Amino acid sequence: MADDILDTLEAVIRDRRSGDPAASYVAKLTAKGRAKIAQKLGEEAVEAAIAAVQDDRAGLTGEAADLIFHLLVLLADMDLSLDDVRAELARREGVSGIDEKAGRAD
Ligand SMILES: N=c1c2ncn([C@@H]3O[C@H](COP(=O)(O)OP(=O)(O)OP(=O)(O)O)[C@@H](O)[C@H]3O)c2ncn1[C@@H]1O[C@H](COP(=O)(O)O)[C@@H](O)[C@H]1O
Repeated sequence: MADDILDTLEAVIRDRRSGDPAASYVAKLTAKGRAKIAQKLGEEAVEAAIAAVQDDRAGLTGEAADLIFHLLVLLADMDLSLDDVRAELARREGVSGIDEKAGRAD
């Protein structure tokens, strides 16, 4: 879906990974290595959690954007995509549906 912002951002991130670190944050972060990308993801997750606990809706919106952005950078570094995540979520939905039909609670 070309007009989905997440798909657009994912494509831009993949394009920038091998770019000039002086001109691109994605290229700069990627050059620092996977551990640094993962560290940034963890930091953004903590900041999002803090915003939520503080009932800061605007803050959480911004931190959620940072979190999703850094998750996309990490997924790209692992050669994974949003479609891989979508497939996993769809698989779980299917599994959940089977459980519901069997009368089991999640
Ligand atoms: N969506 C984002 C985005 N969200 C957050 N960030 C950056 O993430 C960083 C997080 O802030 P921090 O203060 O925690 O980190 P920092 O101090 O800059 O970096 P460190 O020294 O801590 O590693 C900031 O530099 C933000 O600019 C983003 N940087 C880029 N994008 C998009 O990614 C695409 C490619 O960007 P470039 O790679 O810069 O061309 C473009 O579409 C951009 O809009």
